[in-house]
Amino acid sequence: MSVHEVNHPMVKHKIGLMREAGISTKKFRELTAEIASLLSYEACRDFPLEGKTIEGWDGNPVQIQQIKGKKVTVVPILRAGIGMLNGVLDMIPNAKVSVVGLARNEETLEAHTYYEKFVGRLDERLALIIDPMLATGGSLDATIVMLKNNGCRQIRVLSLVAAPEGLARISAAHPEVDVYVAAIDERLNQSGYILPGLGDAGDKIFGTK
Ligand SMILES: O=P(O)(O)OC[C@H]1O[C@H](OP(=O)(O)OP(=O)(O)O)[C@H](O)[C@@H]1O
Ligand SMILES: O=c1cc[nH]c(=O)[nH]1
Ligand SMILES: [Mg+2]
Repeated sequence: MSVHEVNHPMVKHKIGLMREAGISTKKFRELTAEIASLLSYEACRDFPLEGKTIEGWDGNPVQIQQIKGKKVTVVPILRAGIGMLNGVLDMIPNAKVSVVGLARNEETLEAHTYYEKFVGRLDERLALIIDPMLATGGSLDATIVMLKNNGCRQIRVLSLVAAPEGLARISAAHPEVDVYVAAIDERLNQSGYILPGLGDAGDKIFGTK
């Protein structure tokens, strides 16, 4: 696995704003979507281009470049991944969306799957899994396994904040998966929350606390 910590100043600035205690639901949501756009921009950096001739504004032919038939499915992990979805679709408007529902058991920290709906032809698509938080890595591990079991061979992950513990787990289990993050934080606390982290991203995006 390679981990790409995106060190662009805009990403660092925005993730810093998200750490503020008492941030509003509106602001947290906006920043989640904005960073998701910037992470997807990075994650698509190697997409192949092809040349095409079109008619330009003055009636003359002009050579342009366009992305060469890359099929993408974006895979939000419910709930919190939904907060990143519009930001990613702003960058990749033609992407199909597959959805997985997972909830972490607060005591065991194990991920429980309650929903999955994948688009067709996963073997031909690049999957971009989106979830703001990569903590123990249990939710992400389960999602990657589901995608692989459904034929997907190319998987990338976009997360706002990752813990070293979760990155190590994914690296060991899925060495071919690339992870793009806005920040790699220090560690997990005893309850499995990332420090310094963002707190409970799902609750902050949905306003449930
Ligand atoms: O790496 P892990 O230890 O699995 O933890 C990370 C997961 O926990 C959070 O979701 P949560 O289960 O709280 O669900 P929610 O999005 O519905 O709030 C988060 O959005 C990740 O999916
Ligand atoms: O820090 C964490 C860990 C898991 N889920 C969250 O929302 N935040
Ligand atoms: Mg949550």
